[in-house]
Amino acid sequence: MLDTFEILTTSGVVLWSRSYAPVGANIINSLIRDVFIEERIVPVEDAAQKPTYKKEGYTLKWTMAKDLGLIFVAVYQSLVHLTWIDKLLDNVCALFVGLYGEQVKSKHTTTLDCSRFKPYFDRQMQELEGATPSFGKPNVALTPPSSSGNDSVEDTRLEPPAAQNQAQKPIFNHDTSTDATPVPTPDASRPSTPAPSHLLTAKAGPGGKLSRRGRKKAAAASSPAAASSGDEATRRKTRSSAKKNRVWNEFGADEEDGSVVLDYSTHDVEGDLAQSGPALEEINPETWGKKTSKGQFVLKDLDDEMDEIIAEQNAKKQSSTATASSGGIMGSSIGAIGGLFRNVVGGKTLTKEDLAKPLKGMEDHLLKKNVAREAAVRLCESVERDLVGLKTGSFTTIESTIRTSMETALTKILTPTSSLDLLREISTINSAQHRPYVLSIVGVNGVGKSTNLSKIAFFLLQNHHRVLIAAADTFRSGAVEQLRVHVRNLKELSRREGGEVEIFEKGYGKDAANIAADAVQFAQKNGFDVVLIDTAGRRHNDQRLMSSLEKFAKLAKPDKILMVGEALVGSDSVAQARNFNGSFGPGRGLDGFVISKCDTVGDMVGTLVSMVHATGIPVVFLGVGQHYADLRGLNVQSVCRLLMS
Ligand SMILES: Nc1nc2c(ncn2[C@@H]2O[C@H](COP(=O)(O)OP(=O)(O)OP(=O)(O)O)[C@@H](O)[C@H]2O)c(=O)[nH]1
Repeated sequence: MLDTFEILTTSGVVLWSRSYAPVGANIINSLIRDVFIEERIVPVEDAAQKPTYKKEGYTLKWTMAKDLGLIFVAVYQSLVHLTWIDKLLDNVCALFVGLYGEQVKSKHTTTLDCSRFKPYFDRQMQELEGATPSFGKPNVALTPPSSSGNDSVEDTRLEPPAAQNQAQKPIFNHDTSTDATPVPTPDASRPSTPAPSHLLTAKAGPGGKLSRRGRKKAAAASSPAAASSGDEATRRKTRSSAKKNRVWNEFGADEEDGSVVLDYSTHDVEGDLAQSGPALEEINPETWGKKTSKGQFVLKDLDDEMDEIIAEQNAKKQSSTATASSGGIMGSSIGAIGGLFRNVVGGKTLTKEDLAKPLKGMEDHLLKKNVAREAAVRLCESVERDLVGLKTGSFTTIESTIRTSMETALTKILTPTSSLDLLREISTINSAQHRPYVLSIVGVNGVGKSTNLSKIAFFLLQNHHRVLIAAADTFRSGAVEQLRVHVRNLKELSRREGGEVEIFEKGYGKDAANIAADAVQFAQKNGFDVVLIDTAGRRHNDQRLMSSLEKFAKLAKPDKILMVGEALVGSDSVAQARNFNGSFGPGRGLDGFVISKCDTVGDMVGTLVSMVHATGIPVVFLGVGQHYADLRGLNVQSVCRLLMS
């Protein structure tokens, strides 16, 4: 398991970092001093291996983009043997240079904003770590095993906060001259826990004043979501600077006294919010939806916006492909299909043999778009079934015949068989059954459940609903406070809309199913229209945690259970979708998916095809960013267009 990854300049400025376990600041500082500043240690030049430096039980490997003066450093415990680190260094270097190389060249690095790099990095980690057997997880080994012996990444979350803190190490101290003051750290097993956030504060999206790109930039600057992931520019520090006693960590705490926002249940998150400066600027509803003639606010879909996203992503792909030394994730697939069919003429009856090669090409194309192999193979099989024996028109190329057939197959899979009109369902339940509509969100850890639940709440508030948000993540320290902050933001943002939002919370450690049921009762008594239930993240293959969902479904009786899945997730999406779908007991499955982080994948939107293909469950919403207004409906045609581009 990787402990830390840092990207820094040769002059010692940390441009970006990702931390999975606390590593003393002196570790990387020693590397910089010994190798780059004082040159006391001269690394062996070996083309086959990255240079290695060892310090206090850690192994540090690095690579450089010499022309840009960048150093990429990976740190892990020497006890473990990570065969993929060299590849990670190469790929991350290629990606970073591809994405930010020009800016590094032209700008002063202190103003470089690389807050969007995290998903690219995570994707590499996912692919490389996932593809390699892990020989030990040092930070996991530090935590007490669970009674069930399940994966201890989950187990740490179940420990009482005090026990967690004891098991953890001192945090970073990037002061080069003094030792770190040992203070408790965030849950090391959960690297991307977001800080309680005004994250979706739409400082960046108000009144439609800023473009999408502008909104994102502004968000990166102000969003604690970015701050939470260890990659925020505001936490850049100069390693070789003379600043004293600056303690920082992946959560962005960089106070002189080293105090860290860790357990939001004891920290005054709301106080922080109040101090965090001027409140939220309004979001222009036209940026994300429109009013119908009946006065309903309906969400936009991705149609036009997707073009913008694709153009942006493709530009990046091209630039990173140009610099990539080893085919990373960004290899462009645009135009890949076209070349496959040149030799095949129209006006003939198609045979299996004619189709074999182009369909293999189509399958590869879908895989590149992030469609899981299982789904890609099945889709190609169905196209083959449709086309064998078919006579192509004289002016119809086989390319367009296959494309049309694939588009039809994709459209068939993605088109929901029942209505997804949430607003209508709510109004039916409210008026016919005189009770609140209950919607709950489930999913693995960190996929964006709370964020997207809040976006849904914001959407409902635009429709003047009275919304109760139930904090049923009773595991993760900070989860309740995070929702509280969302509710506060939502109140602020929607105060003119006429809706109402409140939180129902009962703290930590209690049974989530009971809390959810109590929330529904409370909502009924108090005239709320909708209850949105946030649940704890759980690994889909953790039997123990998954089994509690059955009780949850029984007690809370949600009208709709939506699973949030990340667009980034790749082949694991199928297992996630199947396992969640099968965990609510007999006769009860998922009702839909929210595919989050679509903004980070460009045209590689295959995950949603994989999930729908595996389960037959429709996609209800797409998450397209970290703002409350970054929620969209699915447009099947535009998704097909993206997949076939
Ligand atoms: N770019 C992008 N980021 C998103 C999106 N949705 C959520 N996020 C980010 O993903 C991170 C995790 O979001 P959360 O909502 O806290 O995830 P969660 O699933 O509730 O996390 P747990 O409760 O720990 O399981 C945060 O940094 C969010 O800002 C999205 O659509 N696009």
